[in-house]
Amino acid sequence: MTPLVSLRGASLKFGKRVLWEGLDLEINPGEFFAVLGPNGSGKTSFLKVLLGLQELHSGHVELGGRPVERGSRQIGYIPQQKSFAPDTPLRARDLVGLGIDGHRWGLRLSGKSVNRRIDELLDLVGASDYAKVPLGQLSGGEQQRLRVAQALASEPQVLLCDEPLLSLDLHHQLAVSALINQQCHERNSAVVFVTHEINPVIDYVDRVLYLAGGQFRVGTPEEVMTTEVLSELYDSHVEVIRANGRIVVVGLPDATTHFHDDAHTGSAEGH
Ligand SMILES: Nc1ncnc2c1ncn2[C@@H]1O[C@H](COP(=O)(O)OP(=O)(O)OP(=O)(O)O)[C@@H](O)[C@H]1O
Repeated sequence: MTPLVSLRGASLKFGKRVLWEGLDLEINPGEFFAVLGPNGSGKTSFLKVLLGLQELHSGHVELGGRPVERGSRQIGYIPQQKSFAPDTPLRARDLVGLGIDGHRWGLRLSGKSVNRRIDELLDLVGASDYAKVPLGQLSGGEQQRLRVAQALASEPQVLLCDEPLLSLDLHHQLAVSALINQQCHERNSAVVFVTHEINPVIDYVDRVLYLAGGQFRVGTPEEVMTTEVLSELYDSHVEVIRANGRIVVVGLPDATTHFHDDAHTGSAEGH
């Protein structure tokens, strides 16, 4: 199987600050890949590398067997939530429509098929009721559901999601995670899902990249989300408890980001 995402010997540093070093990783079609870690550990930076917006300090990154490039049509992207300005006049359905034909230099594809697809996507994220409302008048969660619909519109081969469940209520968290999982397993996309909280997607996740303190671990949730592995990553005793199919991490250090001046390279497991 040709991987959709491939990193070899990848490192990212800002000045003396090491986010990760020596990362070798392949993400395959149909894989739901979660990126976890505390604030400032480099989760968003990891997505930026895949989007071609952040150069690696060293190593190589490829998407679909080719060097990454900005604006790739292979990629769907749900950015970390920022609200639209209150006076944004674009309507909900226009935003979703941009995901379908927005790449055609402003020439909208007319026709029933586009409208049908927009209606279908709005329905999938439960946004049909506010299809014609200007974006600026919608709540944070309502706007977020539209970003999900927009990113899914082009049925991307690689779907990059930066905390897509933030500000969604439980019902919509479940609906949106199921939708992203559908894109992954039914359409065979690779999903890279950045999150602070693995539980809402625990049933879907195939593998995890856990970033902390300039180190990382890669593997299945069973391999990575353990007392031993997380205690080592945080350089402090952390207890991982499993109950009713959920994972609870107890005793995370107060300072969410640790600096390891002598940062060791994390070992890649689970390949
Ligand atoms: N262009 C840049 N120049 C210098 N430092 C940067 C740059 N981009 C990111 N950083 C730093 O790298 C670290 C990782 O940032 P990033 O946004 O990737 O973290 P994150 O894991 O997504 O955090 P959060 O959970 O808070 O969203 C941060 O400390 C950030 O300040």
